[in-house]
Amino acid sequence: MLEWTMAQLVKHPDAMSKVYKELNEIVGQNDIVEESHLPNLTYLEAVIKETFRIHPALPLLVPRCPSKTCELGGYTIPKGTIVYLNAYALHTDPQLWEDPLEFKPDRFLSVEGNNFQFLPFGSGRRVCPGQPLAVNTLKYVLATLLHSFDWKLPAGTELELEDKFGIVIKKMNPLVLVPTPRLSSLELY
Ligand code: HEM
Repeated sequence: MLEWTMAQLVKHPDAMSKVYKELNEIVGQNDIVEESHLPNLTYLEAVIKETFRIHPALPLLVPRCPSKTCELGGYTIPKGTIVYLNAYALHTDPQLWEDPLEFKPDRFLSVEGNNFQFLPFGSGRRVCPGQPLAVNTLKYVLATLLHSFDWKLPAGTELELEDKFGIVIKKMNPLVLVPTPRLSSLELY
């Protein structure tokens, strides 16, 4: 997820500038990122959610298997059926999202509460118990990498966002970026 988020930010310089502006305001270039800053990094959180929307790590979640025959959305699902829930299809459904294939983190600045069109960690009894740990770790590492360095593609290379098929969807080719220090003093590193 770290790689996808960095790739999307490099591809969308407007979003990258907004992240830097927020980090300058909340953390400042004379300080390092601390856990206490994380709740105030709302734009970075929107960037992370938008990345989870377009690149859900487990696009088919974990299969379900009803213990009793049940009715859902007008369909009968017999007991024992293996049911896959396609989170990627939900995340990119044009009836649920405006410009679903475009990377627009601002859309998450106004979404609140539970919302079943966005399920990167699943839902219900089998929801991912690691969600708070995963999101906070991702936010902390991203905030630190971005706050400490400017990131650019190596000269002469181009960004691509091709993915590799699997249970967990990863980038086909590793992302290679060049960091340049941006903090006020080398002692902060
Ligand atoms: C970016 C990081 C992560 C993503 C995107 C992710 C996503 C998911 C998803 C989609 C499911 C299936 C939920 C469902 O079908 O409703 C799941 C299940 C699970 N996840 Fe995560 N997860 C992440 C990190 C973690 C971490 C850090 C832990 C543990 C520390 C963890 C532990 C688990 C466990 C134990 C389950 C199975 C829950 C069950 O079946 O009852 N995950 N995760």
